[in-house]
Amino acid sequence: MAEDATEHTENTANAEGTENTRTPSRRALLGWGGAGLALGAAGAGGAVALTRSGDAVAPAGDAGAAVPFHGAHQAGIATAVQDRLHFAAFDVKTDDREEFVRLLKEWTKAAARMTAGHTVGAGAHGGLAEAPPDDTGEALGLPPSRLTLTIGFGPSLFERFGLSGSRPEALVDLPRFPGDNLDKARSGGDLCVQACADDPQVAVHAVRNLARIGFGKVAVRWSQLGFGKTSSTTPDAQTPRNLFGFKDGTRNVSGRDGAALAQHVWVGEKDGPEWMAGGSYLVARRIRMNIETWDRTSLGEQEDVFGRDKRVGAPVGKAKEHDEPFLKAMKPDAHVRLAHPDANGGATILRRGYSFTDGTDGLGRLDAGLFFLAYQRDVRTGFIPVQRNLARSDALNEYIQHVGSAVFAVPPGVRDEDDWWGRGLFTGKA
Ligand SMILES: C=CC1=C(C)c2cc3[nH]c(cc4nc(cc5[nH]c(cc1n2)c(C)c5CCC(=O)O)C(CCC(=O)O)=C4C)c(C)c3C=C
Ligand SMILES: [Fe+2]
Repeated sequence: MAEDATEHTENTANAEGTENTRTPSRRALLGWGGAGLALGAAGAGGAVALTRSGDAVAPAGDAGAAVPFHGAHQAGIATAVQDRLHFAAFDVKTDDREEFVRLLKEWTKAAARMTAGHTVGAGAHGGLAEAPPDDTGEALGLPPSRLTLTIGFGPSLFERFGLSGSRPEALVDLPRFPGDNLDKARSGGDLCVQACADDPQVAVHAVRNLARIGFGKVAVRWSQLGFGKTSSTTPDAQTPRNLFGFKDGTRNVSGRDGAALAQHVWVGEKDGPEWMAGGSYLVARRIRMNIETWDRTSLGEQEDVFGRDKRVGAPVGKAKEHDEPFLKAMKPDAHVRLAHPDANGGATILRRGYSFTDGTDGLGRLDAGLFFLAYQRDVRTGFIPVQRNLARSDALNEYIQHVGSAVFAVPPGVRDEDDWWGRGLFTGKA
């Protein structure tokens, strides 16, 4: 960790141009009423704010750069997929609506700061020695790393706080699909936060600090670390490979294709409910991949399973990765043939998944797979028809198993410093 280098540089001005002072935090002045108290002043650009890195934000386009937090849509959906993921689902522990709203406001401020490369609140040190610092400190010295924080609300949240009338029709509970072997401990959640960054420490720091701010009001239900993005939203960049060694994400919604995003990903103004306009719906599936079985499967069979070649990722009968697939040339149970929009009434989703390995399964095999994340305008016309088709007859099913599942309504973006995550839902004003 580069804290020393940062802390002792000559120029300790932060990105806001204020000096990197050791002023006590507002929380220190107010007493120990909770970590969130300090966020209001510092998050609003107060003079006590310290930069996380203590030096300038990396230039745009750099892997260390900052992704703007404010906008019509939340970042982390159309954003060029970062290298690493820390995804966390939370259970709400409070029945007090006002307390929960305060938390959402505190989270928003902390998220805006962390994505800009700053510490939470008044920072990781410099406050009163008798109190825990506002920020946990492990990201000191690290650049913003294109961190994005994306919040989602699960179906069970709408059973609380008198919100049942605000639940979007498109936020359906997922049906049980053939072959599902879902672990309740890795499924569901009232809330989720998707943290994506080019540095795993930055993503983990962000989730940890949000969980810390939420202590007593929310609790982590399950979480998933991911590496090696398995889809990209930048079709002109090199397509990443999944743990089966195949290029994954060749045909995906491009984050720069405004028309496709409007058609398939963003909730439209007329879709309803009003508070979701500009938002999206997220399906998360933890998919175990039996890599040991796969590794003993012939190359020909592997290529038949996907309907694409392993070397360049070209569809059957074609030479180049981005050649238009001719579905009838593929085996009837080929994954690509069954997942393609033409086989599913046009259903199109934006995939944003990551590979994972989480130790062993206790039977001498790696607990490895794909943490599948898909964004869409409506779950009923997005993930569900595609997964129904795949669950029925995909050749890939011999090698994978869905072991975790969750669905979330992802509200629109936070417009400016006065706005906050979920404002439309909780105030009834778009
Ligand atoms: C319900 C949706 C999907 C699940 C679940 C899913 C799991 C899954 N996929 C791969 C590997 C590949 N998928 C590819 C293409 C592809 N997959 C889906 C949907 C789901 N995949 C779609 C919509 C598509 C695109 C179809 C098209 O339009 O042609 C590919 C090929 C390359 C690509 O286009 O991305 C691979 C490889 C795995 C390993 C997996 C579960 C572990
Ligand atoms: Fe797929």
